[in-house]
Order: sequence, then C-alpha cells, then structure tokens
Amino acid sequence: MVSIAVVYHSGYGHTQRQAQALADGAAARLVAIDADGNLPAAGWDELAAADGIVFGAPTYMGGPSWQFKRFADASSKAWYAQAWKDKVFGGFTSSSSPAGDKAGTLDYFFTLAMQHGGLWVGNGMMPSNSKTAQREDPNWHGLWRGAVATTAIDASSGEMSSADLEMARQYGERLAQLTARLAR
Ligand SMILES: Cc1cc2nc3c(=O)[nH]c(=O)nc-3n(C[C@H](O)[C@H](O)[C@H](O)COP(=O)(O)O)c2cc1C
Repeated sequence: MVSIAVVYHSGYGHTQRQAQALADGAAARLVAIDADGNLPAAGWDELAAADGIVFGAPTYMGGPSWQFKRFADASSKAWYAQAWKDKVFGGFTSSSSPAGDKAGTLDYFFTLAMQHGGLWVGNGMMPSNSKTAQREDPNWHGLWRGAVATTAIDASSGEMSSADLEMARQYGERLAQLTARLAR
C-alpha cells in the first residue's frame, strides 16, 4: 500500500473539498496548511515519509495563495536534503473563472515538484469538448496538468460542481495507481 500526502491551503473551503475528494480517490492523508502558512506539527514528517505528494491551493491573482508559497519556500530545507527526490507529484487548484489563470498555479506546482526531483503525473482524462458537452461532464475544462475546479465567486464550497469533485477523485485514484506501479 503506497502512501500519498495531500498538502494544501484553502481560504474559504473550496480547495478543501477538492483536497478531500482527491484524498478519497487516493486513500491519501490530508496535510492542511493553516492561515499563517504553517503545517501541523507532524506535517513535514508525513511529507518525508510519503511515496507521493500532491500540492493544492486556490488560485489567487493568477498563482497559489501566499500561504502555499510560504510552505513552498519552507520546503527548501527538504530540497537541501533531497528528501523528496523521486517521489510522485501532482497538483490541483480552485478558482472562480473557468480559465482564471489557474494554469499559473498548476505550472508553479509543477516547477516546485521538478525542483524537488519528482515525477509529475497529469490527469490522463479525455476532455469534454464536443457540441453536446456539458459543464457537468468530467474534464469539461479540457486541462491535463492536474485537477481543477471552477465555482462562481458568490457560491459557497457546498455549491461546487460534482464533476469537478469527481475529477479530483479520479485524479487521486490515478496518482495512487501510478505510485503503486512505480513502487513494485
Ligand atoms: C485574493 C483573491 C484572489 C483571487 N484571484 C483569482 C484569480 O486570479 N482567478 C480566479 O479565477 N479566481 C480568483 N479568485 C477566486 C478564488 O480563486 C475562488 O473563490 C476559489 O474557489 C477560492 O478557493 P478557497 O475557498 O479554497 O480559498 C480570487 C479570490 C481571492 C480571495
């Protein structure tokens, strides 16, 4: 059984629901970054012990929230020790606009994973982009770098799209399966 850790920040609960859906799919542990950008006491040890690490943050002003960036800067200690080398990595983000410059957040996660010497996993999902496509279809965004969710700026986390949460769950499953294949 491989161990996956989902390390994420959420300001208003949307990214938290995505994190939970992904963790359900991957049978992963959640490591929440708090409002000050800090991990819980055992957080760094959990990340060091995991076979795979998944980054999550809301997209704020075209990139991850500052709390996630504070965590990322603090991960330079793990980088010096090459503690996360050869782990599997993935990422997810939530924003209010369908494009919303989410890609900036996912690209940042990818760069961070590469700096740590990791292996990036995309979602591997077919897009829903035909004339009959619906917003409740899986991967209606047509994006492959990770998992994404779009929720209207005035909608609560309880009103999130079930397709977006399902995307996170399926992505979690894929991350766990590929991590297990590498561990063989
Ligand atoms: C400071 C701030 C900046 C934001 N910037 C963006 C943005 O660049 N693109 C976008 O689509 N939504 C943006 N949003 C909306 C959030 O990404 C969206 O509400 C997201 O679902 C919040 O996730 P959370 O509840 O996990 O914090 C922004 C929200 C805040 C508070």
